[in-house]
Amino acid sequence: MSLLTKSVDVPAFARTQLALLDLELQSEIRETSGLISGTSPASLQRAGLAITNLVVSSQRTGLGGRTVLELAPDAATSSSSSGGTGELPEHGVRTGDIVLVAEQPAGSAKKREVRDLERKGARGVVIRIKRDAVAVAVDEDKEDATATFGSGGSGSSSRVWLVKLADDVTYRRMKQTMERLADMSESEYSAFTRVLFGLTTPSLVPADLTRDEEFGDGKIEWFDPTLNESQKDAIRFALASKEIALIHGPPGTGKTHTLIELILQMVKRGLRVLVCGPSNISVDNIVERLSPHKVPIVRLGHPARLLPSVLNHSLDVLTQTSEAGLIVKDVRSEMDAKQASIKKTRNGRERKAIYADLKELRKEYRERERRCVGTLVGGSKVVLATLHGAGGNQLRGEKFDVVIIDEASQALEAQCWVPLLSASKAVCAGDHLQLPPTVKSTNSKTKAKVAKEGDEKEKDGAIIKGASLETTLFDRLLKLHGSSIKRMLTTQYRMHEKIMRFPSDELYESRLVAADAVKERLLRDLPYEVQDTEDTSEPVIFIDTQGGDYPEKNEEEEDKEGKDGKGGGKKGSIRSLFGESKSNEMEAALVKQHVKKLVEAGVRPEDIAVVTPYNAQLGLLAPLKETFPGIELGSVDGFQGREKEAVIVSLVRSNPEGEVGFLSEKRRLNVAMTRPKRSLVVVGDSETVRRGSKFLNNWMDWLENNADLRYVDAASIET
Ligand SMILES: Nc1ncnc2c1ncn2[C@@H]1O[C@H](COP(=O)(O)OP(=O)(O)OP(=O)(O)O)[C@@H](O)[C@H]1O
Repeated sequence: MSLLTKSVDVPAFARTQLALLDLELQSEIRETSGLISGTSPASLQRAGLAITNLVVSSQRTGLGGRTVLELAPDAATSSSSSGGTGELPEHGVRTGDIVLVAEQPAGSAKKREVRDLERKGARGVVIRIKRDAVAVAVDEDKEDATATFGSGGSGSSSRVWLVKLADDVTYRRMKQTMERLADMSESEYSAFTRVLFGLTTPSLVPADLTRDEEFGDGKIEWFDPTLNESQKDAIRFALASKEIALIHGPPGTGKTHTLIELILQMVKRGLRVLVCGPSNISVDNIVERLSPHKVPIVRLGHPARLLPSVLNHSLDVLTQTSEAGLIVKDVRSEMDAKQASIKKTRNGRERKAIYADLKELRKEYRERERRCVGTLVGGSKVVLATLHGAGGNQLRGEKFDVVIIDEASQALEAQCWVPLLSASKAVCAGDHLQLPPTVKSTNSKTKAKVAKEGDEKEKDGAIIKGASLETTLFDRLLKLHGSSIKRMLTTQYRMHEKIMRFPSDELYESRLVAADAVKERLLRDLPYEVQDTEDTSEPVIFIDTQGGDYPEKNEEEEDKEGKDGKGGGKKGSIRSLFGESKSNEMEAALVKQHVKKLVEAGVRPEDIAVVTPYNAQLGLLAPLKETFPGIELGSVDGFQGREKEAVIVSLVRSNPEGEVGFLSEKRRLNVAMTRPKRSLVVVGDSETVRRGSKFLNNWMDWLENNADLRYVDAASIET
């Protein structure tokens, strides 16, 4: 086989990834520790990042033998913080968050070092939130720290607080993986690895795979015969490819639908499959859709982070309920009894002895659990985990025939290598024309640092200059091997034909086709009573604010002007932690007016979303939630993967310089304009926006020629 000219120097690749990951982790830690050490617990609580004035009300053994702390408001202070109701104050802590529980520092604004806090406190995952309590499953190596908090029953409870932390598990797994890759000698590379780095070309797949009956090992019988031709073609291609297949799924084209069929076809052929995605929700989505097919599946991952509907496939739960799990259970009861006895004693020596016993029991528990896990995982044809979850102990030594990665274009490449390093074939699904994973270390300072390191190290080939974490595996493979390793899904089941037209022509080679069921759907055809108005009978509306009369505002300026009223200063300091943002009052007013008209015509608020790239604009729009409960407001980035009947996009930028910032990223615009099913409304200043890029210029031209154009009648707008 010929050696490709574009081949990648694997150790240099791995070392570059390590350097970039290091910077990324530093940025993330700087952000969190800057917040924790520089902001008072009370302000952190206001920002939704902490809950203060708690006590440990109980301690027990939860799933997986982990210690669970139940935290409740301290009765002594709850009268002031929650009106004496015993309820938790408002907070933004969610189930699945990684948090630190630590003794609350005396004094409100004392300087705290995160490392200090971590040493004294206990890290864990939030597993349940109620109005009056929050439960945290403590990390295994931190269980001893919980002894210092005391417990409600002993009368010696101290006041604790809980604060959100950066999630560094993902980084640790990525680093381990890249270190392994960097240290491998070329002779250790598998054929698969050689293809993925361009040292070998992928094996040829027969060009004509269109006839089911002539397919490989026999006729394909489809579990879902209603799959469209592009989906079937992608599945045949993925089954036939030897090393790598990319499934390119533009918005609404049934990517996950296709993967479900592919998994079933693989299982039918006796293959063992590991299915991964970058987020828990991406994996759970697949578990939910696979589970009616009665294939034996195991979902790895902390139960607190899984959807309730997939829990009965969770490894932790299976270890409790399956036959293999029964022998683990009695150790658990013994542990619970010990935990309970701690409350009954105040004698320090006795307590110490109980903790020592618990430690032994925990060891026993883990040993039994390990054996049980081995049996369960080993016996499963389909194992599902997040990409970094695939790097855990449970999969050590396990072999799979294929690794399938969903949303591969939203994962860091290093993250994909966690399961891939031991793979011999992979199928990656994604859309490289939507947003890549969020990377924090892309500001100019860190970029300069990487460039400098690059200068020093590139001379000896130690590092690849110009590399970026934003280049995903999906991007890189397409560039390396071209579109012969990819199949694209082309029928979309979301958007009205007109909503789809511009993104299809501009980004997807005009290949998208709207399915019959959706191509003419309008708001007025919703399955409930909606009036036929000019707003409910048009799929694409453009409200153009050109003319320069409604300029954008800078968040910082707004704060200086004291627009926030009382407490503006405090809000400003928290806001500035999230960086500079832009807003546009006139656009916000136009959005409100349009929402009002839609709701008056009968469209339900829960069928409407407003998306914008700027957080400050979301702030201006927030009152909409009170007027129209159920409406969704979101950032474009946060709305990726979602859809709504009606979507209003506020572009915000309006300035004489023609600066468009965030909007210049066409993948962001693509996400914004492909969320709606029946109605896309764009609010923006075409004069400013068209100057941002060729893509934006084309879009503005397209909207002017094809959308229902509306110009602003300033007199009719209430700002
Ligand atoms: N062959 C098909 N026939 C009819 N409907 C389909 C078909 N394939 C997919 N769909 C429908 O299209 C919608 C989108 O499918 P799915 O959730 O799999 O999309 P996705 O591509 O994973 O999502 P996204 O576009 O957000 O990435 C679903 O409602 C699904 O039922």
